[in-house]
Amino acid sequence: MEAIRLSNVSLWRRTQEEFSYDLKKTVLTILDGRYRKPGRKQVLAGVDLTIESGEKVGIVGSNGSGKSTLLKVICGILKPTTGEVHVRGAIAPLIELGAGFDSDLSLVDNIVLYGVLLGFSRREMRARVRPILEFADLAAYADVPVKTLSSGMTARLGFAIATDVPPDILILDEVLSVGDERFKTKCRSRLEQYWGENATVLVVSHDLPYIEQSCERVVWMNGGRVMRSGPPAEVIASYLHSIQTPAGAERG
Ligand SMILES: Nc1ncnc2c1ncn2[C@@H]1O[C@H](COP(=O)(O)OP(=O)(O)OP(=O)(O)O)[C@@H](O)[C@H]1O
Repeated sequence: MEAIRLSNVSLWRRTQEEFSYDLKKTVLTILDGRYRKPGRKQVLAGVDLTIESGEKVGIVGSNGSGKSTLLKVICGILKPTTGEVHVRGAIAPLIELGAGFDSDLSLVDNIVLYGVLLGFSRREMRARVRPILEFADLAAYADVPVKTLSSGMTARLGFAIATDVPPDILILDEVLSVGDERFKTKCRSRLEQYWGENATVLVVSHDLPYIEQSCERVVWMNGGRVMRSGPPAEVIASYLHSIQTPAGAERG
C-alpha cells in the first residue's frame, strides 16, 4: 500500500533579497529606475516519488539540493506550485524541532497544547507529560517558560513530544544532530524502536554510512530533482562519484 505519492511536483520560491524588503529602499530604487522584480528560484523540479507503507527511505544530496524542501512539501508545510502530493496516515514531522512552541508558556503547558492540537484530550496529555519530560531529561524545568531553555534543550523537548506516540509516517530532517551525545544515543534507540515497527520513515542526513546501514532505499536529490532512487549502496556510490567528478551531475 502506498503511504506517500508525489506526482510531477515543482516548487518555485522567492529568493532571499525579498526578505530584506524595505519600503523606503524599494520606492527609492523605483524612482532611480533601478527596480528589479524579486527573483524566483525553482527549488523542486518535476519530482515523481512513491513510498510504500513501512518503507525506510533515506534522502541524500548536497547543500541546497532540495531535501528539506521535499520533506516540507510532504508534511504540507509548503504547497507545491504545480503537481500533486498524496499522503496516507498520520505524519510526525521532526523538522525545525520546537518551532511551534509558545515561548512564554511553561514546558507542561506546551506539551498539553501540542497534544490537544493533535487531537488528544487534555486528560490524556496530562498523563503523557511526565514520560515526555523524563525522556527529554527536562523534568526539573517542568514549570519554567520555554524561552528559558537553550536551543538544544528546546529541540530535545520537540523530539520527545513528536516521538511520544508512534506515528504512521516519521519524517526526520537531520534530527540526529540534535542535542548532546547522551541525548543523540537516546534518540537513536527510540528511532530504532520505530524502525522495527510498521512506520514509514523518511530521513534526510549527510551521515551516509548511517543512511546506508539503516535505510532500505535511498533517494539522491540534486538541483531540486530526483537523480536516482534505489538500493542504498548503489545510489550513495553514484552520489559520491558525482561529487568526485567536477564535470558530473552534481552542479547544485
Ligand atoms: N525560506 C526560503 N525561502 C526561499 N528559498 C529557500 C528557503 N529555504 C530554502 N530555500 C532554497 O531552496 C533550495 C533548497 O533548499 P533545501 O533547504 O531544501 O536544501 P537541502 O538539500 O535540505 O540543503 P541542506 O543539506 O543544506 O540542508 C536552496 O536553493 C535554498 O536556497
